[in-house]
Amino acid sequence: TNLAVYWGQGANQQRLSHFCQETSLDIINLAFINVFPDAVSDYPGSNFGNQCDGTVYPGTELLSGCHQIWEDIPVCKEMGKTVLLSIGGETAYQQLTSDIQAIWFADFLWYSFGPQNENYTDVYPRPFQANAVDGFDFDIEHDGGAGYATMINRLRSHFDEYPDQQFYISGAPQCAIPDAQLSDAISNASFDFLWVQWYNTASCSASGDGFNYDDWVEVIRNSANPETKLFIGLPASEDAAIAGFYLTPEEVSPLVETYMALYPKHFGGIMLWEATASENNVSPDGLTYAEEMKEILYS
Ligand SMILES: CNC(=O)NC(=N)Nc1ccccc1
Repeated sequence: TNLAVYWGQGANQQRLSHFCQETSLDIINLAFINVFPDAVSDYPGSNFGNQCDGTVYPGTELLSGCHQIWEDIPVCKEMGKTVLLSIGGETAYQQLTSDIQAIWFADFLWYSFGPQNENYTDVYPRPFQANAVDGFDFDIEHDGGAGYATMINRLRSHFDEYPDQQFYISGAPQCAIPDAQLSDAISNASFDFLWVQWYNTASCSASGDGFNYDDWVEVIRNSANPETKLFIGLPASEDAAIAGFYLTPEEVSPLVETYMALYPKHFGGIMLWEATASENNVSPDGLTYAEEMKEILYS
């Protein structure tokens, strides 16, 4: 089973290579492409916190100077990490208003952040230069709906052009079912991983008594991809979520053991929000929260 973390929005965060050298982490979601293209041929925008050099492609909000990221992705690949580019986030200016826009957005992401294709280098920018991400994550926190299935299916049609390479689609729905933003996409497009945000929603969070992992397994069984791996999403420290939703490693352990045993086929692992919060949350025995989670997954 795998440990996934979000990286890119942490306070005074360390560069990507620091986290890619951590053996506890398997999947790293680069957060975020937080501005959606308004129309066809428009560029999306990005934000990676304290990283990058502040320059953007002229007339856009797409960062063009993310040297730490383009320098560090090779380290992540050498260390066997899966690196996904996350779309959305809390403060995203995001809305898919039409299928044509969804298809444009998918094409833009693929040709700009996917495998470099010399036929397109003069048309699309390469914000991470020659580096290719391993797929795309959808952290859609508002204005969701039908366009996302179109966008994901378009991305998958591009994945099919590289049959000998593995690319992934993941999503971070809220725990209340049906998720307002992604339920349509989950029904009509194939996700490889769903890391449910089992925090910030009192009725179903892992810290309360409404934890609904079983119900989410049912959602997956009835979805476009019954093989989707279901991850338990958790805050990596007290202050990484709204108060009251943090679980100590001692509280996480029985939860993971129960559901890993109940649903061995579906249980994918744990997702943490987010990398820097984990780094700053060191247990009495000197382990970061991510390392504590990895121990639980392998206990
Ligand atoms: C996968 N995305 C998130 O987990 N976003 C997230 N946790 N945003 C946030 C919400 C409330 C307080 C702090 C962060």
